[in-house]
Amino acid sequence: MTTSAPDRTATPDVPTSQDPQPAPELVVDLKRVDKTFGSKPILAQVDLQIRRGEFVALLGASGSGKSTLLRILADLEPANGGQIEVSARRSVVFQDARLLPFRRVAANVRLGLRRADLPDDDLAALLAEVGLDGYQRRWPSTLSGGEGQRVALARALAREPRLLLLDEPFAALDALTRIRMHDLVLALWRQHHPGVLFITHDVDEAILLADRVLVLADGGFREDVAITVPRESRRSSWPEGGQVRRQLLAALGVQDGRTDNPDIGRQA
Ligand SMILES: Nc1ncnc2c1ncn2[C@@H]1O[C@H](COP(=O)(O)OP(=O)(O)OP(=O)(O)O)[C@@H](O)[C@H]1O
Repeated sequence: MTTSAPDRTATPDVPTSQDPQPAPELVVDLKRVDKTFGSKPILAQVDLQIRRGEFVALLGASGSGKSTLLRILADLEPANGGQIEVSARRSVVFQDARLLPFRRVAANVRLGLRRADLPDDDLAALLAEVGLDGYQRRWPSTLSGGEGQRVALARALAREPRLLLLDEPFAALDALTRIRMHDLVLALWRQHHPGVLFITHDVDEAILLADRVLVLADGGFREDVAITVPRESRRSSWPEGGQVRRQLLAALGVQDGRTDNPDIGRQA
């Protein structure tokens, strides 16, 4: 008697990797959102959807409203109009780690949580995951800038967010530390799979990290570029890479590497 491999086509109720998967849930759904400060319009009729597991980078000149948009998503700032649906499970990391100086690392990671929500073993595993194995009892004043941002990432992830909001989290770090943090944020994203909105001034950082890059200008998205090239191919030049970069720089108002705005178009 001969045996043969099971014929998958004969069992259509068994899911295969070829079956279409339902789209992941929306963690951000903005429709026609307006924001003004006094009489100054910042956001005008903004629509934005982010799905769980999607990594979206947001570029824009200084003052274009990136942080304002993030603060609306974080419920730190009210909008003036429009429809806002955002996952309640969300965390924010800012440019500075914003750690409480009189609390040790463990307490900073647990901030706002009960101890039972993050038992000691899970806390230790999370710190190891961000590269801070054994840092539980360290004081914030003894941490380097990069270590402080690692604690901030651990604190954000301790809430098991479906949406992770990152407001220029690496802007204050030196170039080498930033490269390490890029690898870390991608590893954490792959492991925990939240939707991410990552604000940066740096076109190359956006291209390196994101599935989609948005450019905010004049109150709306001037560009929305999907980047489908695998991330491991993006560090060196790839066929359409130069074109994507030029397209984003043009949307930022930079032509031929020249700009009036010193904050944009920096190399990673
Ligand atoms: N609370 C506030 N009251 C008045 N104006 C504000 C307030 N917050 C922000 N603004 C203004 O809104 C505009 C957008 O600010 P926002 O911080 O969102 O810009 P940004 O794109 O994040 O800039 P940057 O890249 O420099 O951080 C700026 O002109 C800023 O001065």
